[in-house]
Amino acid sequence: MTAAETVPDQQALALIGEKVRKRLAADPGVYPIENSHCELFAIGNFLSPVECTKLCAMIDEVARPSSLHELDYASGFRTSYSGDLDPHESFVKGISRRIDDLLGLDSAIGEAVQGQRYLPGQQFQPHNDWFYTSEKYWQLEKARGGQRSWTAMAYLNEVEAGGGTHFTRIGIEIEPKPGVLLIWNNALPDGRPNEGTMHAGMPVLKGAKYVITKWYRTRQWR
Ligand SMILES: O=C(O)CCC(=O)C(=O)O
Ligand SMILES: [Fe+2]
Repeated sequence: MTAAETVPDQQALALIGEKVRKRLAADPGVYPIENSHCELFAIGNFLSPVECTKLCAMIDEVARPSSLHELDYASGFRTSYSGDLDPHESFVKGISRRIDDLLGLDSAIGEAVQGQRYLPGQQFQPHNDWFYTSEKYWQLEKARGGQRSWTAMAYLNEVEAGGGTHFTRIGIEIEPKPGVLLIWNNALPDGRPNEGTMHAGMPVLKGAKYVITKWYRTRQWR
């Protein structure tokens, strides 16, 4: 942290925010979801139906109970099953690179693409994707690439009922549509963490819900 920074990685978050903002503004395929809380965008048909089906099958292979730093599966906070997709597998690598390219970010700051599956009753309660820098786990994450900047999340299947992504501060719920990629900046333009990004994976009521998520840091992720 430099003297000018009030929060860890603030300057880096502001720079990454600006870089991605410019890139997205120049891309006619990117649809801004207008709101007064955070930078949120959607891209339709980012993944083809064949790609979605293949990713769902891969998730079934790696999915195990999701864990979080402070609140684990047993607490009911994040009851979905999740797992990292093999970053060395060529198909996964291709999807991952397409997300990097869309955002214009260096693949080195991106985490491994994570797959997630929710069955009826499973959910991810309201949370922010950024790390709480006052928590003990931050010391580890700080050395592993620092604060999270942007999130990219794609829906992979049609959910029979439930499973929307609810941005609780904005007051909108995005309905899962296969192939749609959502992206948002977890920071404010000045680089402070944005509370307005609070979101939840609503309980699936019927069927299953599959998503992939890629989080970007501020420095090389390891
Ligand atoms: O499943 C969703 O709609 C949200 C997932 C999410 O918030 C996350 O993976 O960080
Ligand atoms: Fe999230």
